Amino acid sequence: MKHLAALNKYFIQNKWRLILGLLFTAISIVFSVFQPIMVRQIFDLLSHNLDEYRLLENTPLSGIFKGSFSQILAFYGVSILIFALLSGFFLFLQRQTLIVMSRHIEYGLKNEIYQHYQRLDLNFFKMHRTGDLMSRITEDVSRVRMYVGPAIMYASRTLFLIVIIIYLMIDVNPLLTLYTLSPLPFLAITIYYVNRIIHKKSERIQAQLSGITSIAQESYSGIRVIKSYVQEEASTKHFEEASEAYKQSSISLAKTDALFQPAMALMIGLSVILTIFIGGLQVIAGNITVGNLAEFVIYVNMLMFPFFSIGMVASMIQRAAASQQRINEFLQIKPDITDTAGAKPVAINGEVRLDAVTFTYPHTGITAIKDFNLHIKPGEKIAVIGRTGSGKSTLAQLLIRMYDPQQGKILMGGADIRQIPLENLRSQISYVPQDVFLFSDTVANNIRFGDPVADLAKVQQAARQASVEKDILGFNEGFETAIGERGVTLSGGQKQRISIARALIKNPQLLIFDDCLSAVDARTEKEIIGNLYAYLKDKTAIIITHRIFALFEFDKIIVMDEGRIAEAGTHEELLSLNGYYAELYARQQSGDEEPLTE
Ligand SMILES: Nc1ncnc2c1ncn2[C@@H]1O[C@H](COP(=O)(O)OP(=O)(O)OP(=O)(O)O)[C@@H](O)[C@H]1O
Repeated sequence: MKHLAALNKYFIQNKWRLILGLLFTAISIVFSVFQPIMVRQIFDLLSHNLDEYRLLENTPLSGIFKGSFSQILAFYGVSILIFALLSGFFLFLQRQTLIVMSRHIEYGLKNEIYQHYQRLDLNFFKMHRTGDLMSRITEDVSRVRMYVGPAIMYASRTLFLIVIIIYLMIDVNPLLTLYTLSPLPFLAITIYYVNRIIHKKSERIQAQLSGITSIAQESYSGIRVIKSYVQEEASTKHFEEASEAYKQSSISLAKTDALFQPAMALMIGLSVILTIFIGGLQVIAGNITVGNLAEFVIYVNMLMFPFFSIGMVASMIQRAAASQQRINEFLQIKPDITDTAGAKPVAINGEVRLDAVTFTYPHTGITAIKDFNLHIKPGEKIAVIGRTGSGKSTLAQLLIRMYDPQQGKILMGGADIRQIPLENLRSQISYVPQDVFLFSDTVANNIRFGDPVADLAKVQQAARQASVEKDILGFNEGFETAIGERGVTLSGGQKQRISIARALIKNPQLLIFDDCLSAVDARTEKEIIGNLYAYLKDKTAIIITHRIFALFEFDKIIVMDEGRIAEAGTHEELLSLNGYYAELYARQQSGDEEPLTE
């Protein structure tokens, strides 16, 4: 329950809805209890006056008696109807306030979680599965909503009804009240347990359903592999097995559901029988009137749903508390990479300095960068090469402060990057990642991601500089072509170049390209580099690559090995060293690039 306290701030934000909702609930209930009271009065009126009526039968007075009786009955009928309408109206207002409040809280909570996800470090995303992140923002929030809306609505209704009705019942006859109410707690407990069973079964069905969906999804995506390996039958069998398990669970849930309603009816029936039996005896004994008995029967029926909802509300709250606990777990994680106190914006001029930087990935303990020193002057073009796993991408990640080094420091424009506000730092660096990601949007908007206010001319220019304009113009709708999820309609090289265009449109002083030309052919590569050369003229560029760009005049080439600089210098200097670089160059010249991807 303590986990749900995190939601109190939302209740405070929505206090007027909550207060009004509770008020409407109370008013609606007050109107609803007039019905049994009036029924009692009708019954008593009839039973008291029926003997007199029989005496007057066949006399001229009988007509007058009948007429006034009918008028009284009509009056009660209309009154009951009016009270029912009033009660219904306030019930409507109750839902309009409490359920609307729950939707506002759901909206607020979803946004809070989403914003928090946005602030968290890469590490967090590496350590948690996407499915888990998704389910906390969707399913868990839905369960929490059941607490802040329906559970509060039912609980308040139940509380008001039980208090008012039990008060009225005790006022008539305490003993009969005790007998009548005795089966109801069992009803509440039964509902609680049955609800839990139903919930567990539904959860299993839900999990099986998502299993079936992913089997189907995977087989559609991998249909070529399935067909070429003639595995259609095995794939169908796999699906059938999952479907069969789902069917069995669904049938089992249907059985429990089917038992639920009759069991409820039985409990209600028992209470009514008990009321009539004990109440009948009380009427004979002269302790209560026939009207009281009729009133009691209605009270018992009115109490059924509240008692039924006690069990329901209890399990709703239990589930919401478990979900909120899961949500709180994430909300309480603090990002490690944040703005430090006193951080001041700095104009990044392209100068980068790494001073004895050592970095170890926290959750794997792999030291990817070791005692690393480097000085890049404004406007320099640096190539970083090295074997897979030598730490090249990690170096790029450190520069944009996705991680902070454990030792040493990184300076830009003379300031330690930990002393620069994150937004200020990242907005002045363009980073093209190794694994391209394009959003499900148009080509133009994907490029515009680097500069949201850029006009079409600017977008076209960036595309031209990234040598992808011709490809884009070849699409049916040009720059307005929609890209599917993860850019499925584009080739790997096209995606890479759109991603480069996105970086260029930002027009920063410092650009980092992380092996982002791997999917283009040699001719396109040549063209891109030619275009980039002009674009990068006064800018600082760090190009991480597997290949040596003979065309590009790098100011410095850094060869990395196990997180350290193994060799550094210009193309000529490195060749004369006759080390790793020279060997790599020789291999590339002969067309054999294998050693690089060992
Ligand atoms: N997110 C991460 N968490 C933990 N360890 C990582 C992570 N990313 C990389 N590593 C490890 O750090 C080391 C350096 O990896 P990095 O990706 O920087 O190499 P790289 O030179 O860029 O390789 P490639 O050329 O294949 O991209 C490797 O041993 C790798 O396993």
